[in-house]
Amino acid sequence: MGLGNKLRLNSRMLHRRILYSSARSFTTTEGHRPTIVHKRSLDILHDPWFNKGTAFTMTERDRLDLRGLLPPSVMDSEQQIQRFMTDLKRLEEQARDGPSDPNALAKWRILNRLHDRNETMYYKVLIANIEEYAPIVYTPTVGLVCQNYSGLFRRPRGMYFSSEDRGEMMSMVYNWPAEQVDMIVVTDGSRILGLGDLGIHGIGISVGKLDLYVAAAGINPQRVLPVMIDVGTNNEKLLKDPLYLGLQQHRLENDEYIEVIDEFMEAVFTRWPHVIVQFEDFQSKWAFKLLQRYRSRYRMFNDDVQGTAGVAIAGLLGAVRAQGRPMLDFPKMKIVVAGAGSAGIGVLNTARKTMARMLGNTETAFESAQSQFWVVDAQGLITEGRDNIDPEALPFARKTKEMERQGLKEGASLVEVVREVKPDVLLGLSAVGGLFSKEVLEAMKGSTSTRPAIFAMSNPTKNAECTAQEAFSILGDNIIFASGSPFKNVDLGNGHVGHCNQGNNMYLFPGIGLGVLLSGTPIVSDGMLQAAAECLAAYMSEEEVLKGIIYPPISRIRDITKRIAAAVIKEAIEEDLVGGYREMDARELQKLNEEELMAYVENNMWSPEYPTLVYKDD
Ligand SMILES: NC(=O)C1=CN([C@@H]2O[C@H](COP(=O)(O)OP(=O)(O)OC[C@H]3O[C@@H](n4cnc5c(N)ncnc54)[C@H](O)[C@@H]3O)[C@@H](O)[C@H]2O)C=CC1
Ligand SMILES: CC(=O)C(=O)O
Ligand SMILES: [Mg+2]
Repeated sequence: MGLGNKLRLNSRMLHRRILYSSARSFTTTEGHRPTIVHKRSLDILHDPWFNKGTAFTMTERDRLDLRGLLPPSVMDSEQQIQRFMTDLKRLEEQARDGPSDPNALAKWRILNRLHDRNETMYYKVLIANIEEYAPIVYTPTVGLVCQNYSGLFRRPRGMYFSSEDRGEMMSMVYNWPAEQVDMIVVTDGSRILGLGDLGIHGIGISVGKLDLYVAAAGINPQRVLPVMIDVGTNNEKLLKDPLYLGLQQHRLENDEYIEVIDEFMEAVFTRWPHVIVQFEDFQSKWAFKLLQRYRSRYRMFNDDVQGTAGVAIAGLLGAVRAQGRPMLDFPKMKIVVAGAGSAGIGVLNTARKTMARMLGNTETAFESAQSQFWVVDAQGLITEGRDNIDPEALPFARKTKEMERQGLKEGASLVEVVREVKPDVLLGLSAVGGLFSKEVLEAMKGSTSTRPAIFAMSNPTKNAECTAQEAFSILGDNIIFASGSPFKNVDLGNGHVGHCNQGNNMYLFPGIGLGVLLSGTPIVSDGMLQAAAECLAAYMSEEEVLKGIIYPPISRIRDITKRIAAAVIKEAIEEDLVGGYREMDARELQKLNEEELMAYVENNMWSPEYPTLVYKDD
């Protein structure tokens, strides 16, 4: 086509567009005649001409299949602009105020915009630069994102089920455009990282975790679904904020709460019977109950309770090996745990089980294992002398008499416990930044271990029990250090470097999810979680652990995830729970040898490559 023709065509198109847009503005300013649209659901939200975002009224949301695709609160356009402007003005403050990378939030915005525009390119960038960008799309920056979510919210991602949707969930789940969903990460926003109740803003954590599912486990991004269940919030600041996007009511409690979660589970498993649901960042009081309620009925697991436990066990076994001792010496380790919530108790239960198994799995083995732990929570050392002890913590409450002999009593402080116990390991899952104070770390100098270990596992960075710099500068380089959010290695001078490990459940949950998906198991068993943890523990070479490197660098996350998935499938085969996946039926799967199994996993991992597209009329 000649240049003249092209220009004429372009000017005709422009003319048509002007006509069309003036027709639109005429109808909208008139206010009575509706604008006819030929699209619904996400298509309308992604169309800048028709999208109103949070301003869609509830009747419009129902008419246009939008229910659940937006946060439940309806805003008028004034409020929308106010929210946008507040956020825009805050950018400068955040740039000074953010986590260790002052530009973290700006980087998140740029990545998020790319995510909205072009998923293939987004995941290509993320996978190729995972070390640099995991701290942006995941902890610590995702914490900051959740804290500012109402301001950052542009385009919805995922689904919102709220207590206002009771009775509607079974139908609204069909508003999600994907025919198949493999992985859901759901939160109720009640305990986001160590940041507490963030209400609807918690959806950011579901999005961040699923980013890792795609990047690390190769789950197809068209088959993931981030979910926020909005049952209200007890965060007073959000309850008073006129720009908050969630329900402005206190959290539902008791049966009312369970009924909402039940309805959600029934709805998603009815539409996608093979989906896997990862529960994320539910406050402890619900985390355990919901896990018990659903784990034998649905393909689900709780990442904070079960994923964290596996990662901690792998790290603890690494810490034993780092002393030049065999893993079987694990039951001799004295471990002080600060924090008895969903994560702390999850770790304690699994660590006790692992020790007991190593000791022969008898009743005495269990008792002996139990005596290796001292648990300190917000009220201090937990002993049997405590009133109203949390039933989950009860098995770890120390005997009063025994503690007296050790010079400790109910409620003893962390520093007192560390001084008296002289533990091999000090592990924090307390969400209290700086809990491992100078005094506590000084007390760790008395550890009877040849190489004490400090696990400051709380997230995000500002909630870490101590920084790497603090641990190494007080205790020297002969320690093992791991933290939930990443720290840079510490230069200790004289060529000595303190190695920082990232002890985060991101090393396990993607592999667990992928293994469960590809095995077709109907449940996630303890054996599968154990197999995943053992696989992670065995991943590091002797040479690496002796250097204090107990977790792989995140650049190897796709490889470790593949191996963990294979270990989970193997365990599913052993437990006779495989159901197969797509054209691989259960019998075929059972016949695969080690190498074939690994190839099967690898071949089913999605990679970000552009497919060839062909247009076909309906
Ligand atoms: N690194 C990782 O992979 C993971 C880290 N976490 C982190 O663990 C932290 C806790 O999570 P949850 O157990 O679900 O929270 P939670 O709120 O249920 O539990 C916190 C526990 O810490 C205790 N605590 C509070 N103040 C304390 C103090 N001064 N001294 C000792 N204990 C104290 C509380 O009594 C409670 O037992 C969060 O920061 C979260 O980000 C959670 C899951 C995975
Ligand atoms: C890592 C994680 O799951 C948490 O901090 O809650
Ligand atoms: Mg979590």
